[in-house]
Formats: sequence, structure tokens, C-alpha cells
Amino acid sequence: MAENIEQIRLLRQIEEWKTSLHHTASTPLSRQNRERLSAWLRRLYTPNGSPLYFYAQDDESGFPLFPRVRVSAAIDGRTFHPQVISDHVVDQSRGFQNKNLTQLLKDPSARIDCLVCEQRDLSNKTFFECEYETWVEKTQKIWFERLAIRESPGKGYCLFARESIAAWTSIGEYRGELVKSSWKATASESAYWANIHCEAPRKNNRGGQTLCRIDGSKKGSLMRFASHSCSPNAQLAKGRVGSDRYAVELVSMANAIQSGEEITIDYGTDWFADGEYCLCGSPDCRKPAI
Ligand SMILES: C[S@@+](CC[C@H](N)C(=O)[O-])C[C@H]1O[C@@H](n2cnc3c(N)ncnc32)[C@H](O)[C@@H]1O
Repeated sequence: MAENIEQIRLLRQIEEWKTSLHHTASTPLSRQNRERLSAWLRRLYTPNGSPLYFYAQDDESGFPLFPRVRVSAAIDGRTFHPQVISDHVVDQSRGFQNKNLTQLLKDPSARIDCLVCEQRDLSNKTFFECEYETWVEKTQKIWFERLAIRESPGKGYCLFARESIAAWTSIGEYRGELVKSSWKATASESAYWANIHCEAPRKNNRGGQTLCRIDGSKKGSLMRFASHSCSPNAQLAKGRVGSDRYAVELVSMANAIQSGEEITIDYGTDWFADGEYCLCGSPDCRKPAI
């Protein structure tokens, strides 16, 4: 929790600084301010010199149960996220499939651009092709230029677009601690979890998959600040980055997200289980406060 408070304090300072510059993504930062931004990012992402953030597939994560963690299946869509884009997707009814992004999104007109590596129209591809390290470096810069964290009454800190974001665009990676899911999430915990499958190391040809989670409750990327909405404008999806990495990403949906708009996802039914009221304000809200 202390780390979380420190992170929020730091984010707040960064947001105040960005506002004071009247900076937007379309007005490039001066060299001096770019260096300042890099210094902020280093402080945010490597406090005490050791990185706080883990991603879905990281051979050096030190994940205690699986020395070589390979995530070979998608987010568990049933309990957490309704839609998944990836080359390997678990469809509850049909098992593993290889499909391209447009087929998975069930929208033949969907055009998917990668905001990070700047590849255009990925619709007929099965994964994002930018190399993971480049992708990570670029995403962090883009988050701080294009996204903002602001407080909303009753919802805490929330994620907003500083510039419009086109439909079907990868916004950034959902990061957190990679841990084995050994218990069922309470509603408040589930809001911070992206469920994934991890492949156990093979011994005598025995391996198998274990449910894990990317837990953003104490540490994570800016994506952990996305609120729930019953009419969301983004979703979490598993995508492939580079030749061998998988990442859970926040992706905009069929409509562009406007500048100043809050970026939201659907937390799924588990989140409502503890009697939480929803403050999304959507006409289709599943659990309004009044
Ligand atoms: C993943 S976190 C989002 C970041 C959080 N707002 C913060 O400041 O750390 C999920 C928590 O945000 C709040 N929240 C998100 N969406 C909400 C909504 N639609 N209605 C009420 N509270 C919401 C709830 O407290 C929820 O447990």
C-alpha cells in the first residue's frame, strides 16, 4: 500500500507538471522537458533501482513457482474480460484457435493500428510486431504524453485521454505483479486482476496450465487506473508483442475515445458481487447507486 501511495503521489506531481506546460501529444516536448519526463519515468518505474513492474511473460521475473514463465493462453474471458484479441485465444466453447484480429473482433471493417510501434492496419495480422523492448520504451513515453490520471468523486484516481485515441488502438500494457491465483478474488480484488494462464515447467513430459493473475493492486502501469463502466470504451486483450512475448493490453473499442474522455473497461460480473455500487453513469448501468 505504501508503494501505491508513493506511486500516486508521484503521478500527481507528473500530472501537475504536464498541465503547467500546457503540453499535449501533438505539441512535442522540448529537449529539456523530454529529459525531465525521462527522469520522472525512471523514478516511477525503478524505485530503489529495481523495477517494480512485471509483465505477462518474463523469464527473469523471479516468479517463484515457474522459473521460466510462458504465458500460452489468453486472459480468462469468462471471469474477467469479455473480449480477447490474440493469435492464440481460449474460446470457452471451442478451445484454442488461431485467428487474426479482425476475425476475433467480429467486425470485418475494424482497422487496428498500433500506437506504439506505429504499424498501421494490423487487421489481417495475428499479432503486434514491434520488438518488446522498443514497445515498452515507447509505451511509457506515450502513456505520459497521451494519458492523464485525474481524481473522480467516489471512484478514486481514473485514467483519461489527453488526445483522441482512434478505434481499435492498443493504448498500453496492463502490468502488475505476476502471481499464482490460489484463491477466488473478492470483488475489490478482482477489479485489479487480469487473469491469465501460465504454463508450468515440463517434468517427464508433464506440464499443464495454471491460472495466474497480473495483479495491479499495489504496482502496475497507468492502465491499472482504468475504471469500470457498464458501457466501456476499451477492453483488456492479450496480444503478442515481438517474436516471443505476450502482453495484456488495454485496447480501445469500435468508437474513437475523445480527448478528455475517461477510459473505461468492463470489470465483469465478479466486481458487483460484494454489493459495490457502480458510478459509471451509463444509461445501461447494471448497478446504479440510486
Ligand atoms: C482498478 S481500480 C481503479 C483505480 C482506482 N480508482 C484507484 O484510485 O486506485 C478499481 C477501483 O476503482 C473504483 N472504481 C472503478 N470504477 C468504478 C465505478 N464505475 N464505480 C465506483 N467505483 C469505481 C473502485 O473503488 C474499484 O475497486
